[in-house]
Amino acid sequence: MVIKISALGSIKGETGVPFLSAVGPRYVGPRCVVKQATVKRCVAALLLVSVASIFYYTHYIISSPLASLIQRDTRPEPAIRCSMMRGATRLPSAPDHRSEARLRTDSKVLVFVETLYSMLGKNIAELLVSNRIKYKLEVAGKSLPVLTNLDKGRYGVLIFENLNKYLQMDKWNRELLDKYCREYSVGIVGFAPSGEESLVGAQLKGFPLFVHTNLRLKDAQLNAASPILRLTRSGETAWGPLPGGDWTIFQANHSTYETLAWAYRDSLDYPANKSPLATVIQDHGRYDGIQRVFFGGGLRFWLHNLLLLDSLSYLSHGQLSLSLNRMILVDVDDIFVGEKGTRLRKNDVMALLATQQRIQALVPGFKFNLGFSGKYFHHGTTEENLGDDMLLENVDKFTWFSHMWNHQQPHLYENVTHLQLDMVLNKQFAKDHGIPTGSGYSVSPHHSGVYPVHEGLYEAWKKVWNIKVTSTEEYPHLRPARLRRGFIHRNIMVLPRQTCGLFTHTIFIDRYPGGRDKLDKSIQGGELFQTIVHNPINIFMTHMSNYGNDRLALYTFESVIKFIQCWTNLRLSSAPPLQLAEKYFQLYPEEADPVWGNPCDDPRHQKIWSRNKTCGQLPGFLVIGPQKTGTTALYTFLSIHPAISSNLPSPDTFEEIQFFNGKNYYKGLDWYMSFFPASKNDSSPNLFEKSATYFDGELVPRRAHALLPKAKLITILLSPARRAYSWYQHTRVHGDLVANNYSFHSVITASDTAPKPLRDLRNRCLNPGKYAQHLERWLSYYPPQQLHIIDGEQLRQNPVETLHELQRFLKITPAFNYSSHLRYDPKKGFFCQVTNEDRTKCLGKSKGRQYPPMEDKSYKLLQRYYLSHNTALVKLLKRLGLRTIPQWLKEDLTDTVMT
Ligand SMILES: Nc1ncnc2c1ncn2[C@@H]1O[C@H](COP(=O)(O)OS(=O)(=O)O)[C@@H](OP(=O)(O)O)[C@H]1O
Repeated sequence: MVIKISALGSIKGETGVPFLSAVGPRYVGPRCVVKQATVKRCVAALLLVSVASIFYYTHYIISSPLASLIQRDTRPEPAIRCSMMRGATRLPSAPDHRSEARLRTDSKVLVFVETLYSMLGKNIAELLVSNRIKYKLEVAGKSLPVLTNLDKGRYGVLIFENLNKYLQMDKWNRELLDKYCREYSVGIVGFAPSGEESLVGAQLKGFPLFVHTNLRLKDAQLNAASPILRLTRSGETAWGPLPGGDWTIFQANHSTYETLAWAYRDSLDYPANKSPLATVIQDHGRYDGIQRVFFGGGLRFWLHNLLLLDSLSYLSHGQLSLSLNRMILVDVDDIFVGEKGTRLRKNDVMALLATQQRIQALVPGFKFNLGFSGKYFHHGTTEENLGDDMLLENVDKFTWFSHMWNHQQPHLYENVTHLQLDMVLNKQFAKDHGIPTGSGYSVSPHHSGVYPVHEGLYEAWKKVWNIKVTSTEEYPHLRPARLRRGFIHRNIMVLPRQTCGLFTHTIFIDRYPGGRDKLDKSIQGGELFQTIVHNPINIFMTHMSNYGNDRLALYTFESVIKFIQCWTNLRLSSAPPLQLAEKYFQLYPEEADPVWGNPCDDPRHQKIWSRNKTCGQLPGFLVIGPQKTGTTALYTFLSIHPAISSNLPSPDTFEEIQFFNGKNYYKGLDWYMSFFPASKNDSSPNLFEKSATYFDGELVPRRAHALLPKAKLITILLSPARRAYSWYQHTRVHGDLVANNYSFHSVITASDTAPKPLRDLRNRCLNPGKYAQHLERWLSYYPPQQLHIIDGEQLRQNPVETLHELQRFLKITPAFNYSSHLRYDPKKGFFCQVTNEDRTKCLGKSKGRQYPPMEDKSYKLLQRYYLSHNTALVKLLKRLGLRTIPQWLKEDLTDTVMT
């Protein structure tokens, strides 16, 4: 039965019988006629019915199952204004910008900005980040940064946010910069700022080039002959006004210039002015030996983003050329989950198949990837259930992935067996309905359990589904989208998902947030289009509801793919998730290693984190070492404190967890937190852990900061020479064969041609003592106020004072009086803990060992070895405001000077 909406807003079937009467407000019209009431009363009653019907329609019908029965004529059709779609051909391949010159510079861009906060500078930086192009920001007008490194240029292209800053540079710097550009064949990009309107062209200082500013323009086009165009495809017109009324155009008076893009005057005053005006112009370098590209507008115009990427590629001689391959996967999540009225009917499934076929012609290998929660199969209206059936009839036309059986969030399962049982139900559903189960891909409802990691999910996925790939928008955070990254955990590859602007509730085009214009802008050069331009691998998440009703997802993806084809030379393709993941980590191998952030720093993450976990289970301060400086004594003395608690011991490494360095990091956050007693509070400033190997671990400061940015850090320093000797003795006692075969002196003097095990031992022995170098690394992540340095000699000789100072740094009140809890034990030769029975309880025999003193020649040699490091340490300590330089440091340095 076709349902029509009557002029008054009530709904009638084909028979003309009011459809609403059974369920809507009482229909009183006919009674009015029967009773022969006055015309006035009749009109009033009819009016009332009409109003009630309109109200009912707008408030109930649209969101009811009936909505799906109503023919909507608002459904958008993909229509891109593109000559190529009308038969114009695509160039077979884009030019290769690579030349030998690219080898003379690093693949990095130097961006001169007006200020660190200026808008265009920010846009440029964002574009570079989105494309993972390395860059350095420099405020123009200050002295130039170092441009070369040995015989290589540090930057492949220079960008001036404001061209005038380049033109008005002081003579000395300008000459230096131009010389660098000529010597290393480095090109310059400059953005002309908007200024006063100048109808008579103003000459660009020093160049045979003139500008007009503050113009309104329309209908942009590209020069098909330009050698710069690589990513960008020419031959089309971006119809309509260009954004902003402050465009600059260029007029050249020399053969060195070639127009890259032009547009037309958009002004009622100039109706007949049809001459193209150059908006982006290339300087081939025939005038002064430097290649440049000048932009007459900022990055507000979408096409300029592409032209800037192409300019970087061209001017860097291919060093900054991006791959032209783009892979696209569209996940259709919850294919059987949805309210009645939002689900797919047969027609929708047919449209899905038809669109898929059309997209396949443009994107080889493309198949919609359907995610299912079996429990909700056949939960729609009769027509929608037929839609479900039709999906299954075409099961092999799509790829499939498993969701949770009941769409439950995995982080809510504390018991992994229950989680597995739910997954088994979904798997059984798949088998019963002929849905393939071997894709190795799954997506978790609301990203739950993927990141922040819920170990149970990874375990259950592996066991039940043999999952190898998943995707999320949450790592490291939802926003900004350009910073989303991938990682690998427990051999499951987690890919970043991209944003497409469609959500579960975007069902009708007229209700699209911001209106249809906004969606079309996103498709036609805006966010969605740029996302595909910037990301070699795109996984978009959509929902079943986006494919019913107005079928917005079909419209969106077909349109954006056509727009990409129209305006770029990108080669689109698709592949199953496992292949995408392998490709992703081939492209970005450095991302494989995760960096665990703190779920409490992000309210979204907290929402999808198990309620059994709290940030109170993370330490407030870390004792970071280095080894053999007295860290165990400090750990033990801190543990006496009634207000301070440490981690639980590890079965392998005793009091140390050693999480941030080495393999334990890959065990994940749940593993780390299992060492800390659960606390109801959200922060435990007096909870700590000490792992002496943290100090010199290359990756440790970055990892520690990502998880514990507010943590305080405590380090103990003593003579690096004596520390190295203590470490050597410790290693011998632990049965290290090399240490037992070689004397200390042989170890520290081992040359680079010595056997590898000996070299390794030498490095492990000596490297931690390069204190300044390691501390600088920590300080590149943590502010100095969070770092407390303990003099190891003071800890040994006067631990009471050391601990009182430490309590002040940690702001622990009331302070605990250590003087009655620590006492010097002459037999041990160290301070020890005082027991309740007034005896001393000292550290075990492995701390404060007896061994012969270090040979003088070794000490002298180490003093020389550490001279530069110790000198740097003095400087660093002074910079940090330390009033007294430790005695051992003075001695290490003085003795060296005397020898
Ligand atoms: N109170 C007290 N008791 C015992 N030992 C003390 C104490 N204070 C400092 N020290 C010094 O600590 C050195 C061991 O350092 P660590 O605990 O950091 O070693 S480890 O890295 O954890 O193995 C240890 O080194 P060795 O003397 O070489 O054994 C001691 O010199």
